[in-house]
Amino acid sequence: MKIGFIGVGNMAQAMIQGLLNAKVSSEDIIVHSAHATNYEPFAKANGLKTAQTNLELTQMADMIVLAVEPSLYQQIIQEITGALTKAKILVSVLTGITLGQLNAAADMANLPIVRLMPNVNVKINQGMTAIVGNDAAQESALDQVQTVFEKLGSVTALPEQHFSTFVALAGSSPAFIYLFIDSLSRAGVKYGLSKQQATQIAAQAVKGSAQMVLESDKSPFDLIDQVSSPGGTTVAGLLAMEEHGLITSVIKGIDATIAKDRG
Ligand SMILES: NC(=O)C1=CN([C@@H]2O[C@H](COP(=O)(O)OP(=O)(O)OC[C@H]3O[C@@H](n4cnc5c(N)ncnc54)[C@H](OP(=O)(O)O)[C@@H]3O)[C@@H](O)[C@H]2O)C=CC1
Ligand SMILES: O=C(O)[C@@H]1CCC=N1
Repeated sequence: MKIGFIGVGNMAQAMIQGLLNAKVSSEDIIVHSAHATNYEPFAKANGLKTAQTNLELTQMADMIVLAVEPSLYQQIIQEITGALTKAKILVSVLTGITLGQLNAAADMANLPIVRLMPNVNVKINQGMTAIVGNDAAQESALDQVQTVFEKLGSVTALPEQHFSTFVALAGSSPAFIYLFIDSLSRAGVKYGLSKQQATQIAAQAVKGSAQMVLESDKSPFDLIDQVSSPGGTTVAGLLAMEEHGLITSVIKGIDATIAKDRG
C-alpha cells in the first residue's frame, strides 16, 4: 500500500518516522507540501518519494493522509477530488473538521473517508490514536487504516461526538505532560540538580507511573494512596499542590482545549 502525506509538518513527520521505525518501506511513502524547500530535505534524508502537487500525490497513493492546517481542508479537497476513487482512502488528522464537513467538501459521501486523531508519540510508536469512518469506509477502509496505525501505538474506535474530548486527552496532552515534566524538573533545579539529570528523573517517574496505571487494576486515586505514607512527604506535597488548584487547573486546560476544537 502506498501512503501519501499532504502536509509534511510536525504531525506528518512524526507519523512517517513511526512507519519507518515499523519497517514500512520508504518507497511506499509519498510526500508533498506547500514548499519544496521544506519537504524535499526530509524526503531525501529518509528516502521517501515526492509528488509535485497534491493532485499528483493523490494519483500515486492508495491512502492519502491530510496533515495540513485545518482551515485548508476545503481548498485541498477541491484540488484532489478528481483523483479520489472508491479504491483510495482519504484519511484526515485535522482537528475540528468532521466527517460531515469532509464529505460535503466535494460531495464525497460515497468515497471512503477515515477521521483519525493521533498524537505526536506515534513518532516513537507509542501513540494514542482515535479512529472513525464514514459509511463508505465501514467495509474495509477502516480496517486497513487501523492496521497501519496500530504499527504506531494504540488505536481506539471512538464515536465522532467524542473527538474533541479525545483531542484534549490525547492529541494535545503530550504538551501538557511535557509541561508537568518540565515543572518537576525545574523544581529539581531549584534544589540543586542539573536540568538534564532532573528532567531524566522526572520523565522516568512519569513513564513508570503511566505504565503502572495501565497495568494496574486500581484507579489512579487508589494508587495515590499506596504512595502516601501516613504523616509522610507525599501527602504533604499533594495537599500543597491542591491548595494551588492542580486538579482545577488541569480541568480548565482541558475545557479550553475542547472549546477551541469545537470552534
Ligand atoms: N502536531 C500535533 O501534535 C498534532 C497535529 N494534528 C493535526 O495535524 C495537522 C498538521 O499539524 P502540524 O503538523 O502540527 O502543523 P505544521 O504547521 O507543522 O504543518 C503543516 C503542513 O501543512 C503544509 N501545507 C500548508 N499549505 C499546504 C498546501 N496548500 N498543500 C500542501 N501542504 C500544505 C505545510 O507545508 P510547508 O511546510 O511546505 O509550508 C506543512 O508541512 C493539523 O490539522 C493538526 O490539527 C493532529 C494531532 C496532533
Ligand atoms: O495544537 C493543535 O492544534 C494540534 C492538534 C492536537 C495537537 N496539536
